[in-house]
Amino acid sequence: MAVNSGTHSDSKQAIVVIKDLIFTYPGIDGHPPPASAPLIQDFSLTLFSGHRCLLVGSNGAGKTTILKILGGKHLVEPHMVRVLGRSAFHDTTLVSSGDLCYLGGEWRRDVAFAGFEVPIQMDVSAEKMIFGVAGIDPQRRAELIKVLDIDLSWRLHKVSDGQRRRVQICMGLLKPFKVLLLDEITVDLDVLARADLLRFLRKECEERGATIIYATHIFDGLEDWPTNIVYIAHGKLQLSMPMDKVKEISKLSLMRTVESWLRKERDEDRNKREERKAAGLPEFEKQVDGSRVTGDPARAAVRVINNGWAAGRLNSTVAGEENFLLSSNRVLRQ
Ligand SMILES: Nc1ncnc2c1ncn2[C@@H]1O[C@H](COP(=O)(O)OP(=O)(O)OP(=O)(O)O)[C@@H](O)[C@H]1O
Repeated sequence: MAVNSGTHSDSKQAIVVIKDLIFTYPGIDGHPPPASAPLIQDFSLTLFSGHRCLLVGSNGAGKTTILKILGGKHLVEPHMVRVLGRSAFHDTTLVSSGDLCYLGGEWRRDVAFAGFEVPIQMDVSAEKMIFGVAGIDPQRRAELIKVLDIDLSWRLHKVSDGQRRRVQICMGLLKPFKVLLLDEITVDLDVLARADLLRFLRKECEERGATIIYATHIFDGLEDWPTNIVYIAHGKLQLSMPMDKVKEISKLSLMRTVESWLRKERDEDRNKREERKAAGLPEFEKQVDGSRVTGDPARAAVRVINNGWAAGRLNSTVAGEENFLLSSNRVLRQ
């Protein structure tokens, strides 16, 4: 497939298309709570073959939610999100074929790419996990084992977090994905493993025309990695532009640039809260039942954490803090 530097023409097929996306987490009854305001709104994005898109935003901005929607884990109207021209929620072959891969921080993995998950903390060897996936190109498998520096004799219930993470990433990348959704999974990796992985992923885009969306808070070694940057705040798209353009408008490093955006956002939020307080309104926007709602938060009963429409684990709550909603990076990893 042709090399793509991040530029595109209209004649090229869009690989990821998000159009006027609206999403509200359902309550425990499976429906959006009455009077709820969408968590994600005004969000449109188009990515092409070869794009490496960095998804940035503060904690709770909606990055994981967007990635999970793209990965077919939450139901949205089929026309709002298309991956390879299909709706990931409705067309499960997108994921089962390996064309679409979501890799998140949870210690689980669709080992057989057949819609079921097994824990990656079992008493099992790395070799058994990795070689247990059928239909894999041996050359690709060997390359991944090398890139991630995996010792096949590792027993997964005994290794470190970083070593287990390497096996998980390897499993996820075994099939030559067309679209990869990475939800900050490199936090446990050492500098070398992370750098080698990023290099491998770049090659996947340049040589095979794969498309990657990577949500992260770690900007080390990313300066020249992305082709595109997308910035989300409060579930809304703030900015989407090619990396070249970002470099044109900001003379700061990538990390400092993103930091300046988040700082501005936080200052504006603080000002808004001050204004609300001065007007006698509750300082914070209210949340209940997995969604933002209009109404008095003081009246909100227990806040229910719900994992969305698709089957999946319940996000953990911190003991004694059941009344809080947590974004994924703030939830204790299981
Ligand atoms: N399962 C859920 N049910 C209800 N609301 C949720 C659920 N998961 C997340 N939320 C809400 O959605 C908001 C966005 O969460 P999300 O995990 O998408 O943010 P994020 O940008 O990935 O944050 P972080 O950088 O902390 O991982 C959260 O602040 C929370 O209020």
